[in-house]
Amino acid sequence: MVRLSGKVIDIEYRGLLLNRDDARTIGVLDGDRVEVVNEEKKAAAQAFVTTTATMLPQGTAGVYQVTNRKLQLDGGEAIEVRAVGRPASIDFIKKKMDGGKLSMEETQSIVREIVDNTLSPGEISAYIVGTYINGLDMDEIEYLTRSTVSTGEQLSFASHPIVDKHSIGGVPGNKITLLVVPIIMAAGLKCPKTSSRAITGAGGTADLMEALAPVAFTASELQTMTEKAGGAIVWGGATNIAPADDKIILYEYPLKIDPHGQMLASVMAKKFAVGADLVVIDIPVGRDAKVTSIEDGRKLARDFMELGDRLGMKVECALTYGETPIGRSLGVNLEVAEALTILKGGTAPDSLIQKSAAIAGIALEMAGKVQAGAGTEAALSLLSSGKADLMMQKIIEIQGGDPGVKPEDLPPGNHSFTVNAPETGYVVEMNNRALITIARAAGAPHDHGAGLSFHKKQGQHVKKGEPIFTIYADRSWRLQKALEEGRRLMPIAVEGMLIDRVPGNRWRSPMH
Ligand SMILES: O=P(O)(O)OC[C@H]1O[C@H](OP(=O)(O)O)[C@H](O)[C@@H]1O
Ligand SMILES: Nc1ccnc(=O)[nH]1
Repeated sequence: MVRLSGKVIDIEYRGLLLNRDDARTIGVLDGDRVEVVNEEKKAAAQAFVTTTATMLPQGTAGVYQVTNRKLQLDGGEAIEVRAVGRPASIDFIKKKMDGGKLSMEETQSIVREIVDNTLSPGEISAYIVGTYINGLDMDEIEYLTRSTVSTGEQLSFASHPIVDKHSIGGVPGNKITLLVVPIIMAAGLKCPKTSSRAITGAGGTADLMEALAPVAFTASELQTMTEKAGGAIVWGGATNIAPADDKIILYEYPLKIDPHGQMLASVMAKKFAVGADLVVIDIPVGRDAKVTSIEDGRKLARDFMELGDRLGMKVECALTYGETPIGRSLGVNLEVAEALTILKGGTAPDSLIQKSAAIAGIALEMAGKVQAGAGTEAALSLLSSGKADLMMQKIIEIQGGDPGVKPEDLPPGNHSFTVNAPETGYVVEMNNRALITIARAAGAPHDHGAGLSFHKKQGQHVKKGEPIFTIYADRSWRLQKALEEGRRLMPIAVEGMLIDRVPGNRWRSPMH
């Protein structure tokens, strides 16, 4: 153990910054692991070694904010630092990379070491890629789900049922949670919804909800809000419910991957931890979606139901149309404005209303609020009567936003470019992945004004020169980037009905 003076570095990062001479005394190189002790508080951390002694003189160690949450230093206290060996879970990660089956204990060790920041970003990525390449069987998925739950906090409600929904994602513009949760609540059911930020897309539900109200709450705040208002829509990453999940998603996002077993555990751990009894899962199926065939969708649905059985939750799945974006927009403000327009009874695209009502309807039927087969109609009437809108206002208010917010308060970015049809014909293809890439290039989900708005959708007729879609951005250089991606990817194809014109002999007037 080497005693050093702890200096708090006000940067939201994890690790311990060491002077080169102290690192030598402790016996660590840049990137090695250390244990840091402040009286009875301990943290595992990665050591970073600096040679700039003026910034960090010998005898002082810099503690980044994430690590300091465990140590709770004010600055200047004496800390003890010692080198520690390689974490146990690296061998288990290697086992998964080699195609082995992980036990409950091995999975628990990996998850625990992800949560307490023992594993480095590279090691977490290796684990995710190992599960991406070699898969997880149902036992391993159950272990991962249980480990994700047990390393976080859980809610416990006095009254039941607790109803929840989740989409596996993978289809752009899928803002249905902003409609489904208020509909479920309007039927008198409790729904403590936690969502992730974007994983493979350009805006997850947590990103969207953040345009309306804060989304970072603790588990007990989520419980209280649900008891008072009937529900809430919060970011799972801030709740300490399933904390491993958000740390894993962080490394999936840049790779745009969501491995099958990770996805099941990510979704179901959050449902289990909030105490859900009844769960509806939306599985979009489409060429560019996470699930590409109905058959694979059915298999995934069976996996969700089996995992639900093992955990004691009743799960129903809906295979939904995932070939084209849902509704007419993509990106934070555009999507939120679209959802609010529907809640407030404005005209809106059918696909979004129908999908939201169908998913909410399944929840109402499962909870016995309506008879089997009557769910969609009941959901539609809770929407058109304005009852769902009142519930959305309640959610926004209890989370600290302005319940009087209107769609116009969520404008798209100031920089825009409209793409017109090069030919007269039908919109024959919308490439979801390309649309997401363009929206991300425009700044979504970070820039709330960034995104795409569709004037035409697949199957519709468009005349040459008519607008097909508009790209919006908050910054002009972002718009340029999005346009470059647009030119490269050509995300929407328009084709005339004419496949080929076969010229005959030239007609000559008999007069000549
Ligand atoms: O970025 P991709 O992978 O498309 O999807 C991620 C989104 O899907 C789920 O939606 P919800 O919370 O059920 O609305 C997640 O929570 C997240 O918001
Ligand atoms: N992997 C995931 C997919 C969709 N939603 C989640 O929360 N997690």
